[in-house]
Amino acid sequence: MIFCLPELITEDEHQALLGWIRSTEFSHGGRTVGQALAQIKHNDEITGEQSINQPISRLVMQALRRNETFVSATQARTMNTVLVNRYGPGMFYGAHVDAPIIGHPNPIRSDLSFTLFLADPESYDGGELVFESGNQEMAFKLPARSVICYPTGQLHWVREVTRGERLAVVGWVQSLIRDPAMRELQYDVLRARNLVRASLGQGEAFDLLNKAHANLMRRYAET
Ligand SMILES: O=C(O)CCC(=O)C(=O)O
Ligand SMILES: [Fe+2]
Repeated sequence: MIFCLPELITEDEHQALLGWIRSTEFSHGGRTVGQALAQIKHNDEITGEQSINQPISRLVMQALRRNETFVSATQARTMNTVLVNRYGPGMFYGAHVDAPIIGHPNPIRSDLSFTLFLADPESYDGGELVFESGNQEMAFKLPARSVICYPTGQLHWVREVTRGERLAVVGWVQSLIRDPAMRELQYDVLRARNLVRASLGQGEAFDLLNKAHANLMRRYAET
């Protein structure tokens, strides 16, 4: 399941991120991946080695944690690393899947990946984040301040930027529920439970769905 979080961060938070990012040197993105991916990864990054990464990570993770859709759809257990990335004209990131284990000294299993778009989509051409879906491609270019979140095992790429500059924060989530299908099932049950509560109140139907959700979590969550 791929889902979007419109306007995840506020205007003020957006400005704070841009301020920190503008004051920081980027390095070549090929440094943070193995040799094979370095061949197809053409971007610039601010990585966890840089001290400014800490307030950036904190702001983004707090914003994700306060978003109800993110919390229920991901069942996030741990987040550890974010990267800021920048693609100018001629830059792109070819088709790949992200590493299964990410971050040190405290590695996590990457169950979900996210991109927080920071640049106005009108200000650059290209730069869509694209997914393979059956024999189709699904391309996303979200407004600034919005997030797309997707299962990390999904093949994806960033199309070449041909004008302007694409700026984003990317990161990874370890979920309490490893299996994407089970994660989606619990999210559906949780949404059904909440819809029932909104329309019928906390009666018998709510109690049953609440019990089903709790027992799905008990069965499938790994803490
Ligand atoms: O910038 C993006 O939207 C995704 C970048 C990416 O795929 C990665 O850093 O692994
Ligand atoms: Fe990626």
